[in-house]
Amino acid sequence: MQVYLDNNATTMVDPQVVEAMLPYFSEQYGNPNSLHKFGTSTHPALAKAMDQVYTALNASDNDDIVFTSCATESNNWVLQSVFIDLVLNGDKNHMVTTEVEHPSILATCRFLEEQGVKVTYLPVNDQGVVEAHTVRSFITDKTALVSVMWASNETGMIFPIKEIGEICKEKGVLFHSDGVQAIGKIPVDLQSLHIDFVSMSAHKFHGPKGVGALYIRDSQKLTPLLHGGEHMGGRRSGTLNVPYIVGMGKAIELATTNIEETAAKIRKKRDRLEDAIMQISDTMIVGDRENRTPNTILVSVKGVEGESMLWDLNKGDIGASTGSACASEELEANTVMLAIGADNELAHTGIRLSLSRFTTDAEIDYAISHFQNAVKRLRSISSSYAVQQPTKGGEAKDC
Ligand SMILES: Cc1ncc(COP(=O)(O)O)c(CN[C@@H](CS)C(=O)O)c1O
Repeated sequence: MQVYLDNNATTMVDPQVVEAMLPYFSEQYGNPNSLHKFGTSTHPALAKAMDQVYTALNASDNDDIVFTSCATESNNWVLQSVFIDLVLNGDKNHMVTTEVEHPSILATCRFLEEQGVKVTYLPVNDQGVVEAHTVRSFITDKTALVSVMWASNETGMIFPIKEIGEICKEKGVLFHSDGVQAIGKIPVDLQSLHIDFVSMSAHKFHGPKGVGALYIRDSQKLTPLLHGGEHMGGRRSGTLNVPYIVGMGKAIELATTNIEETAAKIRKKRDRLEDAIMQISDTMIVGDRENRTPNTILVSVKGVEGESMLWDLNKGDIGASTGSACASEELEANTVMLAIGADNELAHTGIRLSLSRFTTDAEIDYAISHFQNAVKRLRSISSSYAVQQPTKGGEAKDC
């Protein structure tokens, strides 16, 4: 049995999404900017995809949705262009973000610091989330942007976006959220809160890799990151990737239709896996379930290196990760676990398990059994985990 539990890294493209995309590879393959029928015949599909994204996010007609190549591009666009608009060509010089953002935010912030921007990296609490009052205390009259992720890719923990939006509105500061791990997993209603920019990525909700979008409230000014061609109303140049945009529209429609019902089904499977893991001694789950995306578990297994566990799971045809895939090559400690105060040893034991709507009960049963046995195997050879001494009854406790 093969069990894929790394859906926060990327998801399988829903077969219905593949079916929707196919005609735009070799039948209706024209360039949408071409004036002939080969090009204009793609327009209805593009309009439908745009409508599907607006509807899924409850965006207003006054807002803009701009398709990009991925969320990394969307994140770079917001941070670099706010720098151009409000720092280089304005009187601001400060940005606020958190210590646990995705590398596409953190690396861009470090780039902007090299250009002279002051960046505040807010700490997170023991649940791995930043508290809204902390954001308030670091905003000054020089703050150009607040950027806080909607949900953590590592823990699934959901950040107080509504409260932070109200603070940014009160302070007159632009607010961006990296919505990648929220959109398609939990309800997102953009008209119910104050937020200026939201990044998203199709391959997190069963769409294709290589297409994302940026939501821009009230057509807010934002200097383009990519120039030349005036596509997307001059917001982002580059020939539109018609099949992928069609795929993103279909994927977000599928992911957000009856989202509460879907989330409840995923959560039930996730909680069953999590309950079984918590029966194992010396395990720790990061973040309370009630404020977490329904599909994610970040678990620390004392005495078991994360990479060793991944290797053992992989031998059993189970795909998981120690944290974000983009950091998977490094044998670094899990940054979020370090941020919540775990010591370095514990932070090397993190395992991220992330389910999807395609995860079955049989797969969860298999994963539970393999995970329990893997811990026994790995702890028995662990130099840092003393073998449990036999209890009075003579039987060693389950590890
Ligand atoms: C919160 C967040 N923000 C941005 C990205 C990047 O999305 P792209 O469309 O691939 O550029 C990701 C992708 N996180 C994957 C790969 S690093 C993970 O394993 O956690 C993300 O989780």
